[in-house]
This record gives sequence, C-alpha cells and structure tokens, in this order.
Amino acid sequence: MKIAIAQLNPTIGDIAGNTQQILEAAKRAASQGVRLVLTPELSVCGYPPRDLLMAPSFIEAMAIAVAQLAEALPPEVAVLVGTVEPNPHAHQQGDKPLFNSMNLLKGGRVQQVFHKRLLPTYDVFDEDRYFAAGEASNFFTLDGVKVGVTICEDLWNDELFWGKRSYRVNPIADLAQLGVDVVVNLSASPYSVGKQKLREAMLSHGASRYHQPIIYTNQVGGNDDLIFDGCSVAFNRRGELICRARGFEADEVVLGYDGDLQALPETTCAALLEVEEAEVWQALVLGVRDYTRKCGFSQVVLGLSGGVDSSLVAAIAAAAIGAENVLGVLMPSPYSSDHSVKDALELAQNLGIKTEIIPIGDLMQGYDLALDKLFAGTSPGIAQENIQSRIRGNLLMAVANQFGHLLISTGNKSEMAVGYCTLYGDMNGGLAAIADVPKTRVYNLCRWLNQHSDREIIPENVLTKPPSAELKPGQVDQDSLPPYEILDDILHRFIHEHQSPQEMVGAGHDLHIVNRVIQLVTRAEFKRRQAPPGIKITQRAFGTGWRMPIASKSLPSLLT
Ligand SMILES: Nc1ncnc2c1ncn2[C@@H]1O[C@H](COP(=O)(O)OP(=O)(O)OC[C@H]2O[C@@H]([n+]3cccc(C(=O)O)c3)[C@H](O)[C@@H]2O)[C@@H](O)[C@H]1O
Ligand SMILES: Nc1ncnc2c1ncn2[C@@H]1O[C@H](COP(=O)(O)OP(=O)(O)OP(=O)(O)O)[C@@H](O)[C@H]1O
Ligand SMILES: NC(=O)CC[C@H](N)C(=O)O
Repeated sequence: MKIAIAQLNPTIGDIAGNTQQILEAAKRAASQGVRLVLTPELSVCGYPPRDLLMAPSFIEAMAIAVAQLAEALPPEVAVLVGTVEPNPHAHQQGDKPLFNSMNLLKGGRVQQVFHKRLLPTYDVFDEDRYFAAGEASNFFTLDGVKVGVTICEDLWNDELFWGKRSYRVNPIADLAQLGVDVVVNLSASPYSVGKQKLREAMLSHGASRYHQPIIYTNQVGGNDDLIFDGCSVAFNRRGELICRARGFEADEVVLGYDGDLQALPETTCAALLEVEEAEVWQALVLGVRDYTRKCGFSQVVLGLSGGVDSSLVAAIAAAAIGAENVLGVLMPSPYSSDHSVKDALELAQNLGIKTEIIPIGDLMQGYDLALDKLFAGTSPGIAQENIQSRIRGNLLMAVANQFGHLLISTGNKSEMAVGYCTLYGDMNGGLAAIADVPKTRVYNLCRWLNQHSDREIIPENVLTKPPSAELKPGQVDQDSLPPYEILDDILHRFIHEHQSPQEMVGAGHDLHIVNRVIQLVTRAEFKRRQAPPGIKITQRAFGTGWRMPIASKSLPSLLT
C-alpha cells in the first residue's frame, strides 16, 4: 500500500484555502497510486486556531468544508484530515465543547472520527481551554492494513523515553496491544533549536520499543510567533529512518507499506540541517515571510542604524520576501557616528534593498523646544535620549502607514529580556523578527551568513565595532549591561533553566551581576507585554508561552 505524507502550510482560519490545499495534495497522490494521504493536525483550520474555536459558526463552517472535501476527493484515496468535532457530553459550564480530531474521508463521506487523547497545556499550548480528551484507542483498516491513529502529543508520553514514572495514558502502547500494523501521527509541532533531533529520537524509540512503524506528518509554516518546521519522518518497526520531508517548506513524500514501512523509488529523504545557525536562519526567514504574506503585506520597512541587529533583520527580510520589497530608513542624529550611515548603506547595497535617509536633528530640536519650559530645572537624561528613539519609531510608523508596509522591529532577546529598548521607540513595529535570538547568537548568525554567501553580506565593521544605541556621545551597550557572553548565559539559566541566583553563582557568575540581571528582567515585563509578536526559536520565548505578572512582588525573594 502506498501512503503519502502531505506536509502542508495552512493559513489559520482559511478553511476554503486549506481544504483546497488538501484536495490538490490528494489528487497528486492519487495520480501516483497512493491509497492513504496523511495531513497535519487541524489541517482544515490550521494550528493553533486559538479562540476562533469559540465561534459556533466557525465550527459549522469546518464541518461543511469537510463534508464538501470528502465528496470532491478522488474516490480511490482515503484522506485523514485534522478538524474538530462537537463533544456530545458537554452539558454544563466547564465541560469542553470540542474534540481535537482526525476524520477519515473515503468514498465521498466521513468514514470514521478519531479524538486526540493527550492535550498539551504547557508552554505555547493551551488545548485544555477548548478540547475534551478522547478516551478510545483510534484505528481503522484499509486494504487489510490496520492503521493506528495518534495526534501529535499522543506520542509524546512514553515513560521509558523521558525517563519518568509510568504515565496514565500512552496511546502507542494501547495501539500495540490492539495489534495495529502501522501507527500514524498527525502533528502540529512548533520549531525550536534542535527539536527535530529530539523528535526523531523519540519516534525511533517508540517504533522499536513497540515494534510499530510510525509515520509522522507535521505542519509547516509560520503562524504568528510559532514556526512549524515540517521535517515529517517515517521509521520502520526497527526504529530506522525511512524518509524525511524537507524542513521549513511544504513537501509531499510517498512511501510504501508491505508488512513494514519501506522506501519506494519515488521516496525522498531530505538531509537534516547539521548547523544550528542554518536551522535558525531558515526558521526566521520562514517566520518573516509567512507573517508578512498571511497578514496581507507585500513590503516591509525597518530602521537601519548600521548596527548588527538591524543588519541581520534586513538580511532576513530580503531573503524572506525579496530585496526589492524591503525599505531601510536611515535616520542619523547629531550623535550618530559616521560609520552608522556608511555601514548601513554598505549593507543595503550588499543586499540590494531600497534606502531612504531622514536626518532627525531638527525634530530633536523641536521636541527640546516643546518640552523646554516643562523640563526647566530638571537634568537631561534618559528621557531626552529616548526621544531620538521615539522620533525614529514615529517616522517609521508614518512610512509604514503611508505606503502600506509592515514595520519590522529589530530588538534581540537579550535587550527584550533586560528592557534595553524604548517603548514607543525602537520597540515600534508589527513583528519583532529576532526577539527570541540572544545577542551572541545574532553575531553567530551574521558570521554564518557571510560564510555561506558567495560574498560578504554583513559588512565586517558592523561585526567588529562595539554595540551602541548611539543615544548620547560615545555611548556603548557595555556602559549599561554586562558583556553579552555573560548576560546571555545568565539569561539562559534564568529564563530556560529557572536557576536560582545561588545556582548561577555556583556556576561562576558574580552575585551582584546576577541579581541586577534578574531585577532588570523582572522589571521589564511591562515592556514585553506591549511588544510586537516575536518569532519563537528557543524552548522558552517571550511570547504566548511566557505568562508573567507585571504588577508583582516576586523580586525580594528572588534576590535573597
Ligand atoms: N510597570 C510599569 N508599567 C507600565 N509602565 C511602566 C512601568 N514601569 C515603568 N513604566 C514606564 O516606562 C518608562 C520607562 O520605559 P522607557 O520609556 O522605554 O525607557 P527606559 O527603560 O527608561 O529607557 C530605555 C533604555 O533602553 C536603552 N536602549 C538601548 C538600545 C536601544 C535603545 C533605543 O531606543 O534605540 C534604547 C536606553 O539607553 C535606555 O537605557 C517609565 O518612565 C514609565 O513611564
Ligand atoms: N541612526 C539610525 N537610523 C535608523 N534607524 C536607527 C538608527 N538608530 C537606531 N535605529 C533603529 O533603532 C533600533 C535600535 O537601535 P540601536 O542602535 O539603538 O540599538 P541596537 O540594539 O544596537 O541595534 P542595532 O544593532 O541595529 O544598532 C535599530 O535596530 C534601528 O532599527
Ligand atoms: N500539537 C501538539 O500536540 C504539540 C505538542 C508536542 N509535544 C510538540 O511539540 O511538539
């Protein structure tokens, strides 16, 4: 039996567009003699649909679309599509009204419905908010082959793999007991650095432990802050890799089942990206491209300072939507260095993006004049410095507004963490492209990009000069912050590993610096809450999975 993985890139809520994608993939598969087509979790509405699921009309539209799709499909193929089903037992307040489901479409109708059993409710996932957990083991028989059906998290629960005590539910163990021939896993698993290696180790373990071949079909594409990397894979019952779909783009792979999974002459196996920088680059490019496209923009604008952050973001944007669609605005102030404009122009030329120069000295004087009386007798400081940033942010939004562009902001994770950025200034924008990329990784990405391009993209001077906000003469970041190697290590330990100050001191950090960083991170929560969505590339990003109070009193206990 031939089986096809349809690794699709849905747009959230675009039920008509998404079902059309499924139909086209099924037709292509049918023309190759495929009998079963697999699509990702919630492929009809895209993942995650969030509170769109609360509108009954949305649920109804999905049901109608699924019925129409079933009728339109080539009669010779069976297709598993991801949709939702009403929960008939939801009668009172608190009962979850829906199941996260896979529907088996065949012969013009919905043949069987399968419910997801394990609902992730951690980090960026919030499935308990909408869904009831399915209780039955899911399987169907096609051409005499008994196919077990699992939906994403259903396979992320094997106690041996995770080295934990036995879990209450482990769907693959149940399916193995029922004697299925092959297990399919329909997923919407978001990207983070190195996650594919973990997935493959887990799936290979599951296949060999339960002697079950597994076909894992992942969603691909950027949806707001989340990047789905695709990389769908299949393992035979010995846990050996049979195929891998491409990463970060839509793909289709056909494979065979004949007692076990096997590669056919037409089966493709994409290579895994070995270098983390290559992976992160592709994730960021896909994230910018899909956010821009799916929000209906074709062009973007950003402020170009000649610094490393805006240079990297410009390069990502050019790769994502074409250099001709990227506008860099240079806004020198009297405090800007000569190399600010020179480096920015060189970068723009290397990339082939458009530029405009708007000097802001006169506007700064205008602000000073307007505030002169009110501020009389006070000493000039950060408020005056930030006015430059706010003038730039304002001008950039005016440009975006006038030309229908999307403004991309350039703050990195290190500055977002400690609040080294100006609200309504450089934080302005619709998408924060590198908000989950620590500063040290910003440099690594730039160096990787230069090494892997046929010419220099990021000018060498951008990489070697000391980072500076240039908000007052001679200012450098390291006047206010610890060196980025130290800052990023402390941030990683605090944000990702939840380490205490004592643990960080035990790892060699200075208690004074640790406490200061923790204090800055805690205090900057109000800024992050007002920041544009950032593209998640790490296990713990300041986005939908980061839920911190703003007006809180957690600080003293953290500092003792
Ligand atoms: N909990 C809270 N809830 C709501 N609002 C709160 C708040 N705490 C302070 N605030 C408000 O926020 C203000 C402070 O935030 P904000 O005005 O952003 O400014 P602030 O954090 O004081 O200064 C920005 C910092 O970012 C640095 N920086 C680094 C790199 C680039 C750039 C750049 O702009 O290009 C800037 C700059 O040198 C400075 O150290 C307070 O004055 C207060 O009005
Ligand atoms: N002279 C300028 N012209 C245009 N945009 C600017 C200028 N200075 C700052 N910006 C914008 O504000 C953002 C924050 O700038 P700033 O230089 O203050 O901090 P940074 O974190 O060092 O960023 P970068 O590495 O891009 O310089 C920049 O990335 C850029 O988008
Ligand atoms: N959609 C899901 O169930 C995803 C959960 C899963 N553990 C993951 O990352 O990838």
